[in-house]
Amino acid sequence: MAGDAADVAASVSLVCGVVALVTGVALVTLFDSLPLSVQLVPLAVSVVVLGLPHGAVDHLVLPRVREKPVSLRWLVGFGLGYLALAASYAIGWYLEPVLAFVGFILLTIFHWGQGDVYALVSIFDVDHLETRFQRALTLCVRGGIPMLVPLVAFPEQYAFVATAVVELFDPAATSALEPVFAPTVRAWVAVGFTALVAVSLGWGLFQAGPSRSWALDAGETVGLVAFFAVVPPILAIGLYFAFWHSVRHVLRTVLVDRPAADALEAGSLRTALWRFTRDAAPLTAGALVVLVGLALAVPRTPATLSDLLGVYLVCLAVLTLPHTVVVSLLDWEQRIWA
Ligand SMILES: CC1=C(/C=C/C(C)=C/C=C/C(C)=C/C=O)C(C)(C)CCC1
Ligand SMILES: [Fe+2]
Repeated sequence: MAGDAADVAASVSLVCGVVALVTGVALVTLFDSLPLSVQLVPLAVSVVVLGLPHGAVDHLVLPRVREKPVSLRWLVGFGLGYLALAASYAIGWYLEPVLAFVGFILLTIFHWGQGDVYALVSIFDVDHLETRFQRALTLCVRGGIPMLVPLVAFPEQYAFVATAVVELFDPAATSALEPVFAPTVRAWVAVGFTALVAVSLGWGLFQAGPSRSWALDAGETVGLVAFFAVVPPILAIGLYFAFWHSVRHVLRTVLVDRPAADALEAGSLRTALWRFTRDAAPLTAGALVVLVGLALAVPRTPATLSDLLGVYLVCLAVLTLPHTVVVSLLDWEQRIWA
C-alpha cells in the first residue's frame, strides 16, 4: 500500500469515524427525544453524499487495481452482471420479503465487516490480525455491531423499520419477524455477541500484546458498541453508513486510483476527492434512477417518511449485493484474506 497516502487515509478515516460517533452521542445527550425527521437526516444526506456514491465507482476499481484499461467491453459486461444480480434480488423482495430482509441484515454484516477488516489490515496496517480466522472473527464483530447491538438496545425502532420495509411488499408478512424481538432471543444475541467480541479482542491481545494496533482495534470496537447501544438506530446507522463505512471505502477507491493516491500523498485531499466525485457522479445518478424506479414499483405506494426509508433500504439492499461481490473481488486482488 502507498505508504504516505495510506497514512493520510488512516487519519481521515479515524477523524470522520470519531466525529460521527461523538455527534450521535452528543445529540442523544443534549436532547431528550429526537423526532424521526431529525433522525433520518444522515440517511437522507447519504443518498447523494458518500452513501450511494461510495459504490458508484464499482465499475472502475477492479480495472484500476489490476492496472487494466476500462474498456467498453468491460463496462458492458460488468454493467449487465451488476444489474442481473440487483434485479434478481429485487425479485426476491417481491417473492419472499421477510427472507429478503433477513438476507439483507446478513449481507450487511458481511459487507460492513469486510470493509472494516480492509481498513484495519491495509489502511491502519495492524499487526494483531495475522491469520485468516482472526480476520474472519473481526469481520463478524465489526459487521455485527451495527446490525445486532441495535436489536438488543432498541428493539422497538428495529421492529418499526423492519415492518416498514416488509410492509412495502406484503403487510401480512410482517408478523413473521416478531419472534426475533422477544426478550429471550435478544438476551441470547447479547450474550453470544459479547462472547464473540471478547474472543476476538482477547485473541489479538494474547497474540500481539497490548500493541498500538490492538489498542486501535479495541478502541474502535468498544466505541462502536457504545455508540450503537445509546444512539437510536435510524440516526446511528445513518451516521455510520456515511461517515464510517463509506468514508473508508471511498479512501480505498482513492488509493487504487494512481493520480488520486498521488494527490492524497501530496496532502491534497481536495484533488483526490474531486476525482472521486467526478468518477462517481454518473452512477450515483444511475442509483437514483433505481431508487425512483423502486419507489414507483413497490406494491404499496410510499406515502410516509417510514415508507420512504423502506424504499431507500430496499434500494441499498439490491445494490449492495453486486457491490459486495465487487468488494470481495477487490479483497481478493489486494490479498486481504491471503
Ligand atoms: C436503518 C435501520 C436498519 C437497517 C439498516 C441497514 C441494513 C442498512 C444497510 C446498508 C448498506 C448495506 C449499505 C451499503 O454499504 C435496522 C438494522 C433494520 C434497524 C433500524 C434502522
Ligand atoms: Fe460498501
